[in-house]
Amino acid sequence: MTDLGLHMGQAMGDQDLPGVLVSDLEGPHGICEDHAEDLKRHFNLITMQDFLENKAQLGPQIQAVYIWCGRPAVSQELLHSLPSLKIVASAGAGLDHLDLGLMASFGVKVANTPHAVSSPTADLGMALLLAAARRVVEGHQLAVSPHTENFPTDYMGQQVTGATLGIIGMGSIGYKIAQRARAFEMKIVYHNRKRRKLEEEEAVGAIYCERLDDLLQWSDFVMLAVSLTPQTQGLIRKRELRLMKPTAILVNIGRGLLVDQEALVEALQTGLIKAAALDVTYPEPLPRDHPLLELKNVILTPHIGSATHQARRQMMENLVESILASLSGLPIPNEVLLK
Ligand SMILES: O=CC(=O)O
Repeated sequence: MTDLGLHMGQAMGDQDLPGVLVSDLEGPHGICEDHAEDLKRHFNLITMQDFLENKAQLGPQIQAVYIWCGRPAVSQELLHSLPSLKIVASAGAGLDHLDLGLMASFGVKVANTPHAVSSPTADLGMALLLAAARRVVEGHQLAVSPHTENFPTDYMGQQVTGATLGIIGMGSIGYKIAQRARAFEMKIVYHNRKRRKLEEEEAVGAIYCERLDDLLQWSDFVMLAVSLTPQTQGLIRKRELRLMKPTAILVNIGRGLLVDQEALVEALQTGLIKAAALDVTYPEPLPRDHPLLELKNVILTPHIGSATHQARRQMMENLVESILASLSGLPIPNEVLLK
């Protein structure tokens, strides 16, 4: 935590601390419970429920919104009730839950925590890739089942070593995936809006694919690590799935809406592609009767890319630093530049 942060938190009484709106202090939609004490050293935390019960008094006290796991939502109506708001500080890398144009129109700054999430999310991407390739979940289910025949030959998987990995989205998460994949001796191709510097490509042995179609045709594994924007929504549809190899595995650690889920279900059911491993879907969680839940060639995790104790703590600390800097008129770490 910054010196600035410690100074402000220690020097003021609770009631004088800047008001920060959070969704809740506990429960599934709250902030991490063990972060509340740290946050309270710096801020007067106001929950959404308290705010809604007493908007007139609490609204003007709120100088920052602290978004954790996408909550609270920041609507135009909310912005109108927060006349002193300076910053919306959002945990995570993705910004698809925020209307950045709206924030800009209210003169509100935005910050996120891209650095804290990149390594754990890349780790999870590799975990999903390996698990799907080697059918780890099916293997676990077999190993704990009542069957005594434990070494069936029909649990063969895809070899990772030497296979071609296509990374879509070569930001900090995509690049960290490439670094990890290199240790598995994978051939790496990538597609990105902007080509990376030559030395960065060489450091991980990645080859730039200007055409997404080429990447899809060449890859044994396709990893989606791209942000969700109007341009990337539905990036993988029936046509793109058709271009993939029948042995290919799709891993999505970006956002569910990058993929046309109906087309994916059909591709998995008909053997157009081999398997999928998804940390993200739409909606989240999926309805309990969703066909993705029935398929053996699918591994699902509940959007846990950044869910390590270390990353979550770093995210919280980064948000505190950004909020304190904005309230002091200092340059804001991890500020998202609004157009
Ligand atoms: O989903 C997680 C993130 O946006 O970092």
